[in-house]
Amino acid sequence: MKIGFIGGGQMAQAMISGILNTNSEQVINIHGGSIRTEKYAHAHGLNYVESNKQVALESDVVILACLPQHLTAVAAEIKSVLTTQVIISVLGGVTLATLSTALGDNVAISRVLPNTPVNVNAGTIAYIHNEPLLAQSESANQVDTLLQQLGSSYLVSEDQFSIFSALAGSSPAFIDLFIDAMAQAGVKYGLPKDQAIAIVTQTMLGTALQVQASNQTPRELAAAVASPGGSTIAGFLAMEEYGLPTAVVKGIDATIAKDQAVD
Ligand SMILES: NC(=O)C1=CN([C@@H]2O[C@H](COP(=O)(O)OP(=O)(O)OC[C@H]3O[C@@H](n4cnc5c(N)ncnc54)[C@H](O)[C@@H]3O)[C@@H](O)[C@H]2O)C=CC1
Ligand SMILES: O=C(O)[C@@H]1CCC=N1
Repeated sequence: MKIGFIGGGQMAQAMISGILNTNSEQVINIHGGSIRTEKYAHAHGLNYVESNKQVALESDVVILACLPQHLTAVAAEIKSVLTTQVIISVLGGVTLATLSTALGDNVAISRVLPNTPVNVNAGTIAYIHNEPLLAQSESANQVDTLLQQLGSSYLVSEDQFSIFSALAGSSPAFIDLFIDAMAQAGVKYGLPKDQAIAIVTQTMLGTALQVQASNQTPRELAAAVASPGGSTIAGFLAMEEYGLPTAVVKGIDATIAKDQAVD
């Protein structure tokens, strides 16, 4: 199966890393309309082709990884050569109906919302296939297998894509913000920044594994950390007082509102 990328930015590069981690021999065609993408392609042994149309012609699975505002122009370029190819769109906020209108009603399309940890095959990925793709079970299975290689994938109804996008697609940025804030506090008290980041990151990994393995809620697990009269409850209450939970929910509100305004 030949895979093609239209767009060679952050998400394309994260997916390509994950794909090559699984199979370093995978043929990947790419066009990104910029010298940066061409340089990236050459540095990673990808097949940089001259146009988006050429990506579509030479690939079995075409991953649309440009920005949502590029869809109309890209669709106009590739529509005439779409026959048996499967399209995977990672365009945030763009529905299957819009994709079908742009690319053709009979084109097999999967709407996918990955996140950047796909680069280490630890992504959290939403997907939904359109009717033409569902009618080709072998192609749908190929897409499912590709996504499973990149992380944990979830079949999500389209009306829940925005909330999924906020909690998984965007949240690596929010979690990075939290890691950085904790590490800054470590620096304030004398730790080197890289050591502080390593400590916080390992603690976050351990806590995430613990939440996954436990029957208790995160609130209950937090209560187990906070010894009566101890230091944790003092820090926990100060974080609540300064609005951490409210700030997080407000951030998710803004993320969802922006995603819903795309299409
Ligand atoms: N960055 C992320 O964590 C996530 C991004 N996405 C989606 O992935 C898509 C790409 O986002 P990023 O990689 O973050 O943006 P980016 O700005 O890093 O990449 C966009 C790419 O599109 C290319 N491009 C621009 N015009 C083009 C054209 N006419 N034909 C072909 N390529 C063209 C650019 O050269 C660039 O390589 C967006 O639709 C976004 O919603 C979805 C989930 C997560
Ligand atoms: O920021 C964005 O629009 C994309 C969608 C989810 C993550 N990145």
